[in-house]
Amino acid sequence: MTDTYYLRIALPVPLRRQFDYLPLANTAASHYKIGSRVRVPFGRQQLIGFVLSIETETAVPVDKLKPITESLDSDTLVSPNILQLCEWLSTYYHHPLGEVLDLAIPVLLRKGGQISDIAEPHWRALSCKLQPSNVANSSVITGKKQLALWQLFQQQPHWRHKELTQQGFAKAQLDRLFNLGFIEPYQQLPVPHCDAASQSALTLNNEQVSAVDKISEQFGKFHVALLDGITGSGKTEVYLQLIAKTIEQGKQALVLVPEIGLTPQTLRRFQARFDVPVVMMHSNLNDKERLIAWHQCSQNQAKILIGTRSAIFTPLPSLGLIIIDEEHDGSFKQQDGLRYNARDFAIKRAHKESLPIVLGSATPALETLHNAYSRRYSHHKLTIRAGNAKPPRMKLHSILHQPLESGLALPVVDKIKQHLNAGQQVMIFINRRGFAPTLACRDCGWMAECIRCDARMTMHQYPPHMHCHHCDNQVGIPRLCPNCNSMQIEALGQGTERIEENLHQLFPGSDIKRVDRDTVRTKDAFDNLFDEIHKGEPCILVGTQMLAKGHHFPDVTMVVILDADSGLFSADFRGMEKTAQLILQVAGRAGRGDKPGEVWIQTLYADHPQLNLLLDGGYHGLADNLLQERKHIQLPPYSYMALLRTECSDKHLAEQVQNQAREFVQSWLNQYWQGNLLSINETQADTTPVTLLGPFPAPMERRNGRFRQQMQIMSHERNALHRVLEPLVHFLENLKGIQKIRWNLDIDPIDMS
Ligand SMILES: Nc1ncnc2c1ncn2[C@@H]1O[C@H](COP(=O)(O)OP(=O)(O)OP(=O)(O)O)[C@@H](O)[C@H]1O
Ligand SMILES: [Zn+2]
Repeated sequence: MTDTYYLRIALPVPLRRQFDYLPLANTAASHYKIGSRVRVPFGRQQLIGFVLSIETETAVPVDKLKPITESLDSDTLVSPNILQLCEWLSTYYHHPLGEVLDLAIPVLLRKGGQISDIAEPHWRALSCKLQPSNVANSSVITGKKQLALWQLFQQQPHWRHKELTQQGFAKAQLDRLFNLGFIEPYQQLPVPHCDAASQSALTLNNEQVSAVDKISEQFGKFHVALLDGITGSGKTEVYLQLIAKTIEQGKQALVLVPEIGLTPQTLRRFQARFDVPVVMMHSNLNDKERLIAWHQCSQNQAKILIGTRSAIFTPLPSLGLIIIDEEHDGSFKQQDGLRYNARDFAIKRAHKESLPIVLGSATPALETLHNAYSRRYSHHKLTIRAGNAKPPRMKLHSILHQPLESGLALPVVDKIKQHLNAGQQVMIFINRRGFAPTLACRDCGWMAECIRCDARMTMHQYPPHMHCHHCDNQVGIPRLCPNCNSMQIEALGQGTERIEENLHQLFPGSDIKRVDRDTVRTKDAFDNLFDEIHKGEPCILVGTQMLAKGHHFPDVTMVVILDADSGLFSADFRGMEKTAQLILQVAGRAGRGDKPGEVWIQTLYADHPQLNLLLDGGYHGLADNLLQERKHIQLPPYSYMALLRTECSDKHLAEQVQNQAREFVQSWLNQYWQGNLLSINETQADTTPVTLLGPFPAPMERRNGRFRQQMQIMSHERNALHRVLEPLVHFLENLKGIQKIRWNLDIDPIDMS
């Protein structure tokens, strides 16, 4: 084709539009594949973008068009499938497509790297030299080491360079065999590692059988299944057996887990079960490892991918099943940039690729339960614990007017002693790291506050410093009150460090392990600690939610929850839902082995109706109550919400932009809604389709030196909401002076702070 054509390109810039470029001189249009990368001049920079289409017309005056600088891929990099899903994300989250596509590929490719960059040096024996007659010729090889090396090649003609050096062979020895013409070097992309399966499937109980059977009937078509199983009910075993069926059909499976749910134990459990390559993708991988995993999935070499949030973008050409473990977990929602929810996106992907998706949880999100109740999702319940384990006994323990010893009620201390004496493990949960959440002056009432946030500084002792957990600001611990020079300054309240210190005094000689972000900084530290706990020696574990999620510690028989109250009166409408989920997840760590477990929840509000409902009626009892409440006040899942956030060091500006946004939405609604253009349902034509709440200061108004404002935009019709948001985003993007502030639009927000 010699006719003029243009390349329409998505660029990773915060502008919600595409850009037209000229191709390189003398290249045919067929040279450019949709979804391939090109490097282009953009202002004074060079950016990498994605070819979206080849156009014969452009709205840009031709003399203004620039040619691309280079074409980076000779073939499609982002498959049509993933490209369309990214387009959906871009529309649904009102986020620039170029930035979405950028997220969809590994960092190294984003920076312009090539798959071939991950090729590794290998050596192979030349076949003529392997002929039996020539093997005898190996007398030209001198030296023991040299001979040993050649013998390796006789056993197996291909070797990774790294494997050979790990076995103690030097580059010089390889070079010598090369010079003799026995071997030659070559580059090859790494193939995934795979051992033979060492564990067989467990015999399922009736509930598990029913879930596996019913869900596998849905293979090959779009279907959402909620696997609603209490903690320790064997949800993972159900996943494993569904995956086994998927693999039998020659398909791939994708398992998404929460940020801290991907432990080596999980990986080992999967690897031990299957004969096929299992790869992992999580934030601890370096860029190269990520690209390797991505490549192996895209080539259908890896059959099972276990990953955190962003693994949902991975190309899997024969994907047959998606599993979202702990689907209620907040870490599936990205909290900056493209604020997508990987669970919701996964459902979209399953729909597009016509395959079943399983959402598993002991405490499903209210949105998910609502969808199951209204039969959009199938609902599979596991109501008993697998194996011999029984659900733990749970008890609310009032600490109102009760003496506490180092933050623990006296009967709790006695109970802990009993469990330790019986050789068992005890877990104490407090969702606050550091020594104490407040440092205060007894004489004048001064409290240590962050200079950049509306928040108190947390006191830490290891090492000693004051730390703002919101902006990371750190300062020394004052010796005197900065306000009145009094020496009577005191740490108030408890964090994990202080509890740990107190426990040493209360239980001298006991093994006490603290588990929080300060003690477990590296993945290795985490792994070592888990191996320690799994030895089963009696100990007390004190920790934050790092301890809570999904772990299987069979020797923990008692769990104590210290600060359940902090979530009871949250300003966030999801506060109670999140509190209940956390309590049950933590409680679920007790009694998972053969010995029964008990859970003590210390509270000042032992007659709090919803806490009691949770204990008496279980998660579903409470969830039904919360759903009724949400229905009554028309909050999600009974309405759809977007949150417009603005922040600026100038308080007035953050507020002003919100007011302009509000005015814009109102006048837009007046103009279009009353003209009935938005009407989805005639009978609703005179009710406002979209309501605005705010702008208000955010619950923490000042954070990291910026004032924060927010406005809730809600509707009963998802479409109506999005039809308003689209012009709103356009309006904001073009608003004069908008560069002076930061703003974002959060669709289906889950963090309202
Ligand atoms: N059918 C079964 N028979 C015997 N043991 C089983 C069976 N299913 C699962 N188990 C065992 O029960 C324990 C708990 O199972 P699993 O970890 O799968 O539970 P879970 O529902 O995923 O728990 P959680 O939500 O608390 O993480 C594991 O040790 C597992 O091997
Ligand atoms: Zn701060």
